[in-house]
Amino acid sequence: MNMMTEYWSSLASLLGVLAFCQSLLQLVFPPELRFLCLRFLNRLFHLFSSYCYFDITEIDGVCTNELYNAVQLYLSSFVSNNGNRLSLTRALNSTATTFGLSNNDCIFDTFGGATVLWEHVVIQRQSQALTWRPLPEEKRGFTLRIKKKDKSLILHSYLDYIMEKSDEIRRKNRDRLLYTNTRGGSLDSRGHPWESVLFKHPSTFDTLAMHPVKKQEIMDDLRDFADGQSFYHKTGRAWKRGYLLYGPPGTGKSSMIAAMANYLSYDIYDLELTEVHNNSELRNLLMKTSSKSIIVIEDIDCSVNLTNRKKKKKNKYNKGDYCDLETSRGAGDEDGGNSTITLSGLLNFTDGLWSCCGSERIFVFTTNHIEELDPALLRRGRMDMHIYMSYCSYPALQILLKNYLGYEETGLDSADLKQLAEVVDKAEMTPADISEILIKNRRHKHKAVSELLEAMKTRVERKLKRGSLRQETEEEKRALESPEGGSESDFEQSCKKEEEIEEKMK
Ligand SMILES: Nc1ncnc2c1ncn2[C@@H]1O[C@H](COP(=O)(O)OP(=O)(O)OP(=O)(O)O)[C@@H](O)[C@H]1O
Ligand SMILES: [Mg+2]
Repeated sequence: MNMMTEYWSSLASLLGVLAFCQSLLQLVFPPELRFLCLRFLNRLFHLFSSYCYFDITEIDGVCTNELYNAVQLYLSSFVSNNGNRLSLTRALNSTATTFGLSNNDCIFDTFGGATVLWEHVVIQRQSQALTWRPLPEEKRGFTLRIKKKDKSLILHSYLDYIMEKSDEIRRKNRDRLLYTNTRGGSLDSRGHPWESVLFKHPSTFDTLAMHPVKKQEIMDDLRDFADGQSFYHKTGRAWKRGYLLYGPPGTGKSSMIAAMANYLSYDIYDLELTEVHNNSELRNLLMKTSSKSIIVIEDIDCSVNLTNRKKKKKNKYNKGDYCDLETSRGAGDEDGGNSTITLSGLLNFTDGLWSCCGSERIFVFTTNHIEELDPALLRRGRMDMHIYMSYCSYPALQILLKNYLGYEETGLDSADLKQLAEVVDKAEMTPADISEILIKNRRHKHKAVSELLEAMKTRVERKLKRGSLRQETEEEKRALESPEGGSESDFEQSCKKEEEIEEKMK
């Protein structure tokens, strides 16, 4: 029932009893006195009513009322299922449509066991006097009706809950942002050290090929983290979590980060360590990240010398020149000083006192070589979850076949399936390798599967050959080491042979 109608009809019935008196009042008393009488009757009505009412107007004086916007968004989350007549809106840069309660419509909600009623009240504004800020023609607001007995129990927590929920909806409706630290640590026109672009990565946990059990475990962990404010508070822990993604190139580490961001509706801060000059700059960058975000350092083993803090390190995946930078800036200053970035600076970044400023942040480091990382960086509490992104397994392959070719398990030839299941683990192909074959042949499903099988079998054969060759070499080596061993030149030859094959494999 319309709440305002209910309210006014009750008032009218009360007034009906006094109608005669009122007409007498009109005749006898001046308008001011009549107004006072009406106010008195209104108070009388509220005194005997079992409800209390709260008005949340769109504009509070001259300022926009944040609570009004929050209620509007909050109601939009469930109004689409219940309402018959709804208002629809879509914000700038948004890809989602928002449902809203139509003018003068009502909806019930429950919170903490209490039922409340919301009414969207829209009335025409009377002609405005000249103001410096013209107001909208319509006066909008929400009226919240709560039972008097529930008021003290739920009102504050309910409004806090609405603010929280609306923030979440706003973030979901808005497109994600991908931030990166500006080149050479310079600040942008607003003094920010981060530059941002719209983040529209299509990777989700549905498209990610990995074992479903492992995937579910990660999703649950992320959800627990996002919903864990009170838990972290209760246990005295900073509300942050670290994930280390490691594995060969092309196994989906970057895709996983995008899926995490899309799953939680978090922004991403992609930290390029080679552009950070010293520990205090690193700390400053951290301070300028917002909560509900994922801070990513990709290829952590290549970005900065973390295993041996004094020696310059080189490895075959080295993608940055940080070590040179560090040397030229006076490496060896283990404590960080002012002129370089160190492991302890990075540890403080993820785990020190400063890391708790701002909350609900996830740190993700990726590496191809976990064995090259300093154990201090890997310890639990810093990197809480170590996730191995493996070569494609059979359950992961099924996901790729479904996503790329539209194959459900039943749609594939059972003989092909059996063969795929047999060779997929031995082939050690990355999801990136497999998806390339599937994309290339996506119009010809059978060809895609047969080509994939062929590629896998070839890899297995090569691996077997390589394995047996290695075994031969080792045998020869052993023979060499034994007193009656073979000649040195034979051993050298087999080494060369092995190197040649490895070269071809690359
Ligand atoms: N597990 C996966 N599920 C779905 N697609 C994947 C997966 N792994 C890789 N891919 C595909 O391969 C491409 C490369 O993957 P991605 O960049 O995530 O790999 P990576 O592990 O980050 O590699 P690198 O170590 O070289 O950074 C992606 O575009 C994605 O389409
Ligand atoms: Mg990557």
